[in-house]
Amino acid sequence: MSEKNNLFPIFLKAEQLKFLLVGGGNVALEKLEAILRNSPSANINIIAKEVKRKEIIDIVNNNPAISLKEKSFEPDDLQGAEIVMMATDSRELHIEIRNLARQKNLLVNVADTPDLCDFYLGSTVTKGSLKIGISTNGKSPTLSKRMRQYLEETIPEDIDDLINKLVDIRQQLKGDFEYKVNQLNDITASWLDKKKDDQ
Ligand SMILES: C[C@@]1(CC(=O)O)c2cc3[nH]c(cc4nc(cc5[nH]c(cc(n2)[C@H]1CCC(=O)O)[C@@](C)(CC(=O)O)[C@@H]5CCC(=O)O)C(CC(=O)O)=C4CCC(=O)O)c(CCC(=O)O)c3CC(=O)O
Ligand SMILES: NC(=O)C1=CN([C@@H]2O[C@H](COP(=O)(O)OP(=O)(O)OC[C@H]3O[C@@H](n4cnc5c(N)ncnc54)[C@H](O)[C@@H]3O)[C@@H](O)[C@H]2O)C=CC1
Repeated sequence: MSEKNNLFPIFLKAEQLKFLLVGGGNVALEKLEAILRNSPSANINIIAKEVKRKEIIDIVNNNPAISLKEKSFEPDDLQGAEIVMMATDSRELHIEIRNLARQKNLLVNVADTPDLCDFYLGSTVTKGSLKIGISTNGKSPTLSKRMRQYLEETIPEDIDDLINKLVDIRQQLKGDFEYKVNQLNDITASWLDKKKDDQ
């Protein structure tokens, strides 16, 4: 019997939240890039005993919403944080921070340690206003990456035009909510039928 993915996906407004990222090495840089790829104005405080990747310094210098303190983690660093991501080379430190963070009801992601995570990062496909998040339940990031590449190639670049057309149509429709829902469903149902005809 195959296992079902029970993770609940949400799309965060990262510029309205305060992220704390602990660590300044390879994995911290990967996490930082993953956040910024999706949310270039994300609000992130970085705490790192020693920054080992100079790209992190460049990112901090070019992003007013990102700050860096080069020092060891202290419990006070959790002050004001809403989401905590850990990417140091110390599992003991990760467990300590996770416990402190959970006492404050903060959500945590711990690099390399799915069992300590409250949430995972996913692969994401973004085309204009459309965003698709991909998860394999933490089992195979490589499959997530390949699915992303497949969808990036398959979904048309002009999908945003389609979304904007629907926004226009929705605004022009006169009638109550139910009428609009029915009309929008009818219009878009024909797109799927057309696809079937093409095959
Ligand atoms: C659980 C999760 C937790 C989290 O990080 O949130 C996690 C955990 C781990 N990753 C590991 C390794 C790799 N991670 C990647 C890549 C990505 N990893 C991402 C997410 C996640 N990784 C979460 C689950 C996502 C899901 O459910 O599918 C992506 C999707 C998003 C992102 O991070 O941006 C991003 C693809 C971005 C893209 O390109 O689209 C590659 C592939 C590559 O780089 O080519 C490898 C090497 C191959 C391999 O080892 O599989 C290891 C083993 C470390 C070790 O043992 O050495 C663990 C720990 C473990 O599994 O125990
Ligand atoms: N490099 C990679 O792609 C992979 C790494 N890993 C594992 O992930 C972990 C992290 O890897 P890397 O980022 O490559 O390590 P790294 O050595 O490049 O970075 C670790 C960072 O944590 C910081 N740090 C350590 N103690 C700290 C403290 N008390 N307070 C604040 N910052 C502290 C260090 O100063 C450094 O910036 C390691 O356990 C590694 O084995 C696993 C798979 C792949």
